[in-house]
Amino acid sequence: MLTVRAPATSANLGSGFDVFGVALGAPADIVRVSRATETTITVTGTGSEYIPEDPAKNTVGAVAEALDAPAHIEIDKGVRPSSGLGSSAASAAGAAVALNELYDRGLSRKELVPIAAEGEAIVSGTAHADNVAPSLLGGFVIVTDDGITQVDASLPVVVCLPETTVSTRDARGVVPEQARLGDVVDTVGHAATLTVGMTRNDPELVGRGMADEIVTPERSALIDGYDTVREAALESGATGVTVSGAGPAILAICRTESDRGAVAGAMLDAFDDAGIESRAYQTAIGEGTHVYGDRS
Ligand SMILES: Nc1ncnc2c1ncn2[C@@H]1O[C@H](COP(=O)(O)OP(=O)(O)OP(=O)(O)O)[C@@H](O)[C@H]1O
Ligand SMILES: N[C@@H](CCO)C(=O)O
Repeated sequence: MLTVRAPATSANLGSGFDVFGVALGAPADIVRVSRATETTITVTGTGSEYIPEDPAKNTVGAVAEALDAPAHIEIDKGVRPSSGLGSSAASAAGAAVALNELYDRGLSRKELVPIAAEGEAIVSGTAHADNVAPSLLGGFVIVTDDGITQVDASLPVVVCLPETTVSTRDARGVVPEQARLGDVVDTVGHAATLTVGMTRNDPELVGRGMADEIVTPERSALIDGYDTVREAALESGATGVTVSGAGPAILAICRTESDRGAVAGAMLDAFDDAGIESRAYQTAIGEGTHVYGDRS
């Protein structure tokens, strides 16, 4: 048996739709694997009742197949499905790391990215890697067709998750097919600002660089209470606020760890005022999947 902890992630960061992602310190999935002649899956934890145990329908089943590594895979979900926190990707990244170790496949974390992304294709229709890559590598990750660039960024953040769900498939349906050149120019500037901010761990640059007028306005309309929650976080000291992944989680960048309490409280209160229950994670951009159980 081998056990790993695979972190939640926040994709897009506003200006980097389908390109940027960060690993979060919390929440996380715990994935345990043991060798078997055919793959079986059990799922416990948050939202497990909505997650199929059929290997053909669970992201980890595709990973086991891609690595030719049949196993019994136990997933203890800490990342709620359809949250915008890369729930399906956390399991896929965890399974990729665990099975790579269990079967001595010898692949690097970067080489595991396309394998873990196979799992994402099962749930969202495309093998996008902007969640699996940061869950595998940690920090801030830029995913393009040409490859993956990773920076060990570390910044305090708050992620507020309402008790509502948005499926990635639905949220991809509202993304505009075309954009005005002026908006594209602004977004390139914001994405560049954010990237420099990540290399400097500068919350002002990262917060400013999350602005986006192309995808985020359409996505945020799917999240009840978004505008008031965003406003409340900014008034409480967040440097930037945007939709996390496909939503409904909302990501706020903070200047210091001690700012997180006020930002989290303001976001929770604003959701509460809108009649929506929510929970807040006071966390940070953090490390990737961690192996912490030896083979036994
Ligand atoms: N191991 C898994 N963990 C979580 N969800 C899974 C898993 N395998 C399959 N699924 C399915 O994936 C869907 C959730 O994935 P989805 O991409 O919509 O949300 P997400 O992973 O939380 O968020 P996002 O990609 O927006 O950050 C659910 O329908 C769920 O049943
Ligand atoms: N980039 C993807 C990530 C989904 O978490 C999207 O926003 O649709």
